Amino acid sequence: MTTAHQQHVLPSYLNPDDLGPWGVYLQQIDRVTPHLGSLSRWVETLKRPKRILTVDVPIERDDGTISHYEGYRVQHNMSRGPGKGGVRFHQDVTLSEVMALSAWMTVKNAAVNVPYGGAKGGIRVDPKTLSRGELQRLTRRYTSEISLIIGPNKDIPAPDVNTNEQVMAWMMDSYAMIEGNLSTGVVTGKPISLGGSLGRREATGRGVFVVGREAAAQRGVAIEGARVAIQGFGNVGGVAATMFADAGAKVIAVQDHTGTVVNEGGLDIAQLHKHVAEAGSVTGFPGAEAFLDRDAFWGIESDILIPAALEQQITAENAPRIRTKIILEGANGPTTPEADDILTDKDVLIVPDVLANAGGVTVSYFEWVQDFSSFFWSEDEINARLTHIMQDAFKSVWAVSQEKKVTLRTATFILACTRVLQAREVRGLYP
Ligand SMILES: NC(=O)C1=CN([C@@H]2O[C@H](COP(=O)(O)OP(=O)(O)OC[C@H]3O[C@@H](n4cnc5c(N)ncnc54)[C@H](O)[C@@H]3O)[C@@H](O)[C@H]2O)C=CC1
Ligand SMILES: O=C(O)CCC(=O)C(=O)O
Repeated sequence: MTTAHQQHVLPSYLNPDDLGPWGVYLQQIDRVTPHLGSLSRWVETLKRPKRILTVDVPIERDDGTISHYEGYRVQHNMSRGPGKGGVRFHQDVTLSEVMALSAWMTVKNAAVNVPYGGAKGGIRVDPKTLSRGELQRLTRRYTSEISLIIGPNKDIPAPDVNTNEQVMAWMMDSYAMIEGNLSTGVVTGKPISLGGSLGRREATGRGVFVVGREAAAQRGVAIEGARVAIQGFGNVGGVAATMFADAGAKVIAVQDHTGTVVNEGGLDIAQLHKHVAEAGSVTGFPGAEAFLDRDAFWGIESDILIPAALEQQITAENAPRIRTKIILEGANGPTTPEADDILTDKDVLIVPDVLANAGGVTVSYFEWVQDFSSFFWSEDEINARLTHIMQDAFKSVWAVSQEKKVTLRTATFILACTRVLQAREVRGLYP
């Protein structure tokens, strides 16, 4: 059930009894509002996306039939700069999900102080059911439909679940055909040969590792020998696994969409990457001592747990079984508000998505800056700048959480929403 207040702010296209991820975001905003002082009179602006575009994406299939898919681009808030956020291709994508993801981008971009608003896009499609040609046609048609509102100074898409450098290259090319110029700055996460940035592919996982090191220091957990469990072994989870293993941690469990592999002595992450590249999933990895079903993953004891797959994975049902000291949210929205409370009561330190996974958009910002200046930095420069920004953001959030005696999630929202609403206020309502 929604509160009277939620009903008042609820857009008519949402079901008040099943708000999905957008409902989670609204609860997070309600928690931060009492901490916003006089800026709270602007908070409604964060409860309504600035712009929502729903598009029909028809493609011709290889067999000559026509299929239609539903696509979205949501621009949540652009008070601090152009919209920025990834594009997701997944069969469970909904408008509520894309709205929430766009709002989390607003908070994330402000938390690491990159000059962007928040946006996100998606298509409700299982890309595994499409051939490469079909995927290209889908991407190009979607880009053409959303070209009304994207652009290097308007809104800049990037990769998210099931989209990658190749998809970004097709998006850039489709936009360039419409505009009649190269327009490298219209998307980030591009191939290096097309104005992409060194270090972008690894950036989100690297950022998870950097804030993980800071959180571990606060909690007195040594990374060397720490027991790490990871859900998701894609761009974010796979890179985080490598970085923790390289730093001497033991990655004892990895789960993907097919199942969980466990080795109490530490999985050989380089070998696991090879296996996944060949077999398509972690299942059947010869270096595992045990294979568990999906749910048993949450009962594995660890020092650091990294959800790096999808939203709403840590719930009121499995949170009581979770035995860990630190959770690093590599995924967006992996923890429900109820689970958040249960884990906080158990003294688990949760580094929230809007801080922990901000490394990706930070290096996307570097890519955009490099594209505009046509001057490219070395990987060492990029990694050093990324580390600096992530460490600074963690320290600022930590200070707010200590001062206000709130969780790191609420502290990140306080810091970020203050920046967004200050910008909103000084711009005025009728810019
Ligand atoms: N790629 C990026 O730069 C960023 C991604 N994120 C977030 O990180 C999360 C993961 O994104 P990527 O790694 O890019 O996606 P990806 O598509 O590269 O990998 C997703 C991984 O999750 C696994 N997975 C999917 N469904 C699952 C399920 N039901 N149970 C267990 N595992 C499952 C897949 O098998 C795969 O290993 C998403 O929430 C995304 O929004 C956040 C910031 C930036
Ligand atoms: O790199 C970007 O612009 C956006 C990444 C993203 O979608 C995210 O942080 O969730």
